[in-house]
This record gives sequence, C-alpha cells and structure tokens, in this order.
Amino acid sequence: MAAKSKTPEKRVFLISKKIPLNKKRKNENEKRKYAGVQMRAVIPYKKAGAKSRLSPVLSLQEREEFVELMLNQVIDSLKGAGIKKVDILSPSVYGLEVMTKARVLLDEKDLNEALNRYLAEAEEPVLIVMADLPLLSPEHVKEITSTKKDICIVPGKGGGTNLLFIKNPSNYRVRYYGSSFLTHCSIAADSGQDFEVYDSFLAGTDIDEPEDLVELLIHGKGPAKDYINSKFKLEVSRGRVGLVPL
Ligand SMILES: Nc1nc2c(ncn2[C@@H]2O[C@H](COP(=O)(O)OP(=O)(O)OP(=O)(O)O)[C@@H](O)[C@H]2O)c(=O)[nH]1
Ligand SMILES: C[C@H](OP(=O)(O)O)C(=O)O
Repeated sequence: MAAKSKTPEKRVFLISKKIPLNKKRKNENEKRKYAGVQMRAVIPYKKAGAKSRLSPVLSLQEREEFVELMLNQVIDSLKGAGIKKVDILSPSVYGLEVMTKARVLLDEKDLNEALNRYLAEAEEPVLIVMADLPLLSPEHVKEITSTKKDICIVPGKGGGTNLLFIKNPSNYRVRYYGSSFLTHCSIAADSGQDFEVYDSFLAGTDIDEPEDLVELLIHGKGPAKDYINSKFKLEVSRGRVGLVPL
C-alpha cells in the first residue's frame, strides 16, 4: 500500500517538474498579455472640426456628434478584448469633459508628435487605435495583440494605418499621414523589429469619406451605425450601393 501511494505523488512531482518554473511564468505572462492586462491602448482623438472629408454629407455639428459615437464604440471594443488601460490622447478636453471609460491625456502637439511623446514614455506594449473604426471588434483586437512578432500593423484604406501594436514602444516612432502603412513597415524593418500585417476588411475600414458610410450601414452595428441610419438610406444605382439622404 505504501509503495502504491508513493507512485502517484512521484508522478505529480515529475509532471510539474517537467515545465521549468521560468517557462511556466512565461506562459502565464503570455496569457496575461493576450487578455490585455500587460499593455495599454491609446486612441488619438480630436473632436473639433473632425472628419472634414465628410463635410459634403454631414454638418460640423453632425460630424462632431458622429466621431464621439465612433470613439465610444472603439473604447468598447478595446474593453471587450480585456484591455484595462485605455488612454485617449487629445489636443483639447473638448468633447471629453465627462469621459469616464478611459483616461484622458492632453497634448496640443500634432498627431505624430503627441503619439511619439507618448511612445517614448510608455513602459509596456502599446496598441495605437484610430478613433474612426466603428467596424472594429474585440476579436480583431485580441488577434492583433496576440501577434508573435514585435509589431503588428493594420493597414487602412488608401495607404493609412488603422492600428499599430508595438511591443517595445521606446524603440519605435510613428509617422502618420501620406502612405503611413508603408512608412510604418519601413520604420519597423529599419529598426530591426519584425512585423506582421493584419489583413482585415472590417478593421481596415476607417471612416473618412462619404462612401465609407456605405460600409458602416452594410456591416456595422451600434450607435455610430444607428446615427448614420437615421440620416441616410442605401440605394443601388447602376450596380453600386450608394447613400441617399432621408
Ligand atoms: N491627438 C490628436 N489626434 C488627432 C489629431 N488630428 C486627428 N487626430 C485623430 O487621429 C485619427 C486619424 O485622423 P483622421 O482620420 O485624419 O481624422 P480627422 O482629422 O478627424 O479627419 P479629416 O479632417 O477628414 O482628415 C483620428 O482618431 C483623429 O481623431 C491631432 O491633432 N491630435
Ligand atoms: C492618420 C492617417 O489617417 P487617414 O487619413 O489615412 O485616414 C493615417 O492613417 O496615416
């Protein structure tokens, strides 16, 4: 009997010994990273005069209302993915006076300067997420942040960068505008960091131009879609789906 009771104990000991403690910790860390605990997300956001490229179809007041709805959906997608630390980086407190879902950081500098200052000070992996991504889901966020590479880049339409996940933020600088997707790939390669390109129609659809509102009405859900739905309907003309004011 004594010999029998020793065997299982010994096996338990051996199994747990098979996984070295440092590897076990690493696995646990990986899991935590996946759940978004050991990273932060930052959303650059400017409400004043936002989305000027939508001015042919939306007034200034409508555009400012609309970006606020998109911002809130982006925050919800990040939180839904388990990311606890979400910062909004804005040149002004305008529109963020009662924000409780994320920390508000003010920096009057332009988009690139403000983000690069943020990255230089960051001590943990950073996910940069644009505020105009109402088709982004928690599943996208989880997949992007579980990359095995140093960096994960999500291209936006027309050469932009919709999300950028950077594991070593103090070694990376952003350069948005122009063909920023290509620029961000080059910056990664030039700094010796490997990167993954996350190819997704929905995460890649940023809402810049009136035709992007068509994609929101077709594929979207939630308050940003409802807002556009209250002003426009879809209409098919010559084989293309377009937008018609209600
Ligand atoms: N912190 C900060 N964020 C900005 C600034 N300008 C734009 N953003 C944000 O950066 C992201 C990408 O900006 P754009 O897609 O060009 O949006 P936009 O400037 O509102 O739109 P357009 O006027 O049509 O160019 C969005 O999340 C904006 O809210 C800025 O000066 N500072
Ligand atoms: C900020 C800019 O956004 P876009 O103008 O391409 O939407 C970019 O992604 O480089």
